[in-house]
Amino acid sequence: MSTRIAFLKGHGTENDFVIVPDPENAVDLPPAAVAALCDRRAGLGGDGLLHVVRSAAHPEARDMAAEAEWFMDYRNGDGSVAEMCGNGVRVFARYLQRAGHATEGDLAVATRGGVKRVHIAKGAGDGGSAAGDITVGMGRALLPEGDVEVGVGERSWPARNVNMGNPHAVAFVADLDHAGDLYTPPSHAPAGAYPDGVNVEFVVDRGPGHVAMRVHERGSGETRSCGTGACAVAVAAARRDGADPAVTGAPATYTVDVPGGTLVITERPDGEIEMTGPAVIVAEGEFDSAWLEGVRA
Ligand SMILES: N[C@@H](CCC[C@H](N)C(=O)O)C(=O)O
Repeated sequence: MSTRIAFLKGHGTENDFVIVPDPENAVDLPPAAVAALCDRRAGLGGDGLLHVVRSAAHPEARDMAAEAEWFMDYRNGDGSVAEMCGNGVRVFARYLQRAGHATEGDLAVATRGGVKRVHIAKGAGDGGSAAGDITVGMGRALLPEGDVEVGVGERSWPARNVNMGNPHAVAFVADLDHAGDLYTPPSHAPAGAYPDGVNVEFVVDRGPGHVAMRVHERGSGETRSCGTGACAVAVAAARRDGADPAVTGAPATYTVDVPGGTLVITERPDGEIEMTGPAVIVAEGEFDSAWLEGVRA
């Protein structure tokens, strides 16, 4: 018997997500179903999917349940699983606020990258769909040793390997257009540097503490924003600029323009990184479980 499955659509700086609230983890979402839901022509459309599950009801999150009631079961648009999504966790928090599971202020969210601390700023009062920025404690960046290089067509650039829970290669370029159309993933070298694939950021300077980026995301293609990517870019820029907070003892703040908006990233002397930006719910509806069954078949 077919049933109706609730969904919402939301975005953070135009990194957009299908949101599937499923507190008891009752909706089966194999990779093909996620890819079908994220399909922009035959599905609902999104760079990724946020499966909203109570931590206690998900085998990957049970041990975080005492600290964080809700688990962000994040999937890329192609159905693959990723460790973390920085824009996703803000949109996830916005959904919890709208659904009455959270209020303005502090909140803990379980992710595959561990428990993230979120702060929902006081907004103008639009029912919790878009008001006020959301700040996420993104944890510390890891900077694996070793040179990496990324390439598009005939061009290649040295890149910084930055891990924000998920893998990134950050390349400073002369012109964002040099990254081309990004319809296919940029190449990277050495071949073994990213055994699980990589998100690639192309960065230009806009001014002191101010950069702009484009990104090709593992599992999603070029997107209009990537939160973990913006953090990786801010860390790479701070190291390049001699502004490593662990060395200077002062926080480093970068404004990161993405095609879909602006994120503000601060790295503290203890290495903890905070990201602030908008999160918006734009629609909600239902789809028929029979459609999803057809996709799985
Ligand atoms: N857009 C996200 C990152 C999503 C995961 C990424 N595609 C990966 O596979 O690592 C963000 O905002 O961080």
